[in-house]
Amino acid sequence: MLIAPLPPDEVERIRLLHALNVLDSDPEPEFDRITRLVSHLLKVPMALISLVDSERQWFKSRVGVTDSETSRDLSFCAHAILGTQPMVVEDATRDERFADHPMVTGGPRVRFYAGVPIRSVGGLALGTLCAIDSHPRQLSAEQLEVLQDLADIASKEMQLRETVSLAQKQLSRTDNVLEASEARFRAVFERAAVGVATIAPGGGWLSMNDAVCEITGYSREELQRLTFQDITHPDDLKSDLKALRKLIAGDIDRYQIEKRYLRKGGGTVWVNLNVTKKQSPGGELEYFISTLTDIQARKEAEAALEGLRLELEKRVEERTRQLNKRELELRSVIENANDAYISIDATGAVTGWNRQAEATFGWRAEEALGQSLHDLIVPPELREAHRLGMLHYLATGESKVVDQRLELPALRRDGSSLHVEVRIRALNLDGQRVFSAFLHDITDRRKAQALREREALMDPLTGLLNRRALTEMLPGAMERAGRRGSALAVLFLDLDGFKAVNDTFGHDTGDLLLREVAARLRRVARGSDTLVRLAGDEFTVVLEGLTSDSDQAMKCAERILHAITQPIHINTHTAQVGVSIGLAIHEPHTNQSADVLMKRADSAMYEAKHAGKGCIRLS
Ligand SMILES: Nc1nc2c(ncn2[C@@H]2O[C@H](COP(=O)(O)OP(=O)(O)OP(=O)(O)O)[C@@H](O)[C@H]2O)c(=O)[nH]1
Repeated sequence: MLIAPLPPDEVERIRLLHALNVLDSDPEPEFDRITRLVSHLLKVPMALISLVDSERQWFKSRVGVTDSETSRDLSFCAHAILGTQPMVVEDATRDERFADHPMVTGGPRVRFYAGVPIRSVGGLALGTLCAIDSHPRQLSAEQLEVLQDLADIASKEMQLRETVSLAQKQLSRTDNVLEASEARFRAVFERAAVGVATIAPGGGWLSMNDAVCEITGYSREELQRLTFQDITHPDDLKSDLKALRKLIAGDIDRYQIEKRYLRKGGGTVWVNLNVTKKQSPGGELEYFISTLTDIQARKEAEAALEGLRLELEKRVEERTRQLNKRELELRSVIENANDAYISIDATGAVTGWNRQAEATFGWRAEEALGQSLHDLIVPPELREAHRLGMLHYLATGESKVVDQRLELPALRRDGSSLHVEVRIRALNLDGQRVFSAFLHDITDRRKAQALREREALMDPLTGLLNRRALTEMLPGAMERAGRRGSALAVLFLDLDGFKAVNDTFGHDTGDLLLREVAARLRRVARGSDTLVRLAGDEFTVVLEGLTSDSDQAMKCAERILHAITQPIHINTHTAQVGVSIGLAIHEPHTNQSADVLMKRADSAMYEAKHAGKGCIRLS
């Protein structure tokens, strides 16, 4: 007996056969009708629809056979499914494949076999429709055709099941896909960070994810008993409903608003709401789909920011008001200041010029503003230094004048000069250097001071210099003489008999006499001589630029002696005094102090007194 080999498409064939769910199934009239027809038309006692399983052949329909299946190894059909043509065995005893087959040698003593494959849609041979006889026989062409036709019908029946099974499988696969898709959607819906909800056309909450519950504070069940109108903040409801009406009318596909929900248990929550609608295929509104995002934190931040902005604006406003007020005050202070106020920019152009500046310098503000300060008030000899000083300061930040109290000469519009006391300030305004200064006209003060200084060194009665002046000038004069290599002489004069004038004519006359003595000294003296009234009736004359010997000084002393001893007419009186003169010479390059020189002259004068007065003594 020859066991049929496996067909090349065996695996696929078996998979399909099992998938059809036809093995071990109940008898079906469609197939039974076919086997009955085979038996009847071919006049065979046995007819089968045999399905060749991996280990067996199972009979879907059978006529004249009691067993429902046999081993595949014993299967004639296992051979029949290998070919493309019907397999006809006219006498099994003469066929080497089956001659010793137990079903041939034993019951049911098979002699004749004719099998036509039953094929799937894709051409796989699932089994056969076969006719079996226990007598050898031949099939006419017509009979074979009948068998073929009936096998085709069986194939069609089987293919119908195949199609149904495939459809079912696809359907189930589609169901699976849908289920998976639904599950995915659910998961997304549930876990979405944004709230997602469906809302009935009337506003009732239909379904919603956890996020909606979290945002509103209501549970699912609670929400499902409410409408969105119930929990919308009254102030936001109108705009929401307006947009919703447009959505229903089809004017818009969706809308987005920011609104507040009333949370369960009090309080509100801001959400960003997006609403679309779901329509039936017939165009009827089924429900709305709302997505909502919690923007409470953002709104709070915005509100806080807005509050901050308003506060800031208020403060800036207040500050500006204060600054404006302050500026007005400052302007007024500057404008009405007793001192001239001038400001200039880095180019030296005038940017500020108050009323007192007008009065001090003679230029009106409108004339001065924009002009170069140099041209207006700086004396020509100082302009270059002024310009260079400013450039140096701008380049290095160093200055000898900025922030110092200075006394400077200046010019008026009419060309007259004045002295001003000034403190220059350098400011940085918006990255620009600005110099400002208050200038005080100190011309009068300086004059008064000069007068005071002069007076401090002057003898008020005679107008000659006083002792203090001599003390201050003598060391300088000696030093000068030393430098020039010339000699200097000090003449110490003390009037003789002056007391008697006082006593005789009175003190006032004595004063007048002293003034006359001074006048005579002035007449006799050269321009370079210094005339001093030391005290009472004592005078000193300092002679500079002398040659080393004492002749010149002696001659001068003699001229003085002569001049003073001339009678002096005072009012109606005539008085006469003498003078004793001590002379001391200061030689250049000698190391002698002014004090010593004075003492020498003083001593010489005393010698003259002792010698009888009215004479000159040389130290
Ligand atoms: N009128 C007047 N008299 C003065 C002034 N200062 C000093 N005397 C007087 O000058 C006199 C100076 O005195 P003496 O030097 O002794 O007078 P004298 O008569 O010149 O004496 P001998 O120097 O010794 O010749 C004193 O009587 C002082 O009162 C002054 O400013 N005006």
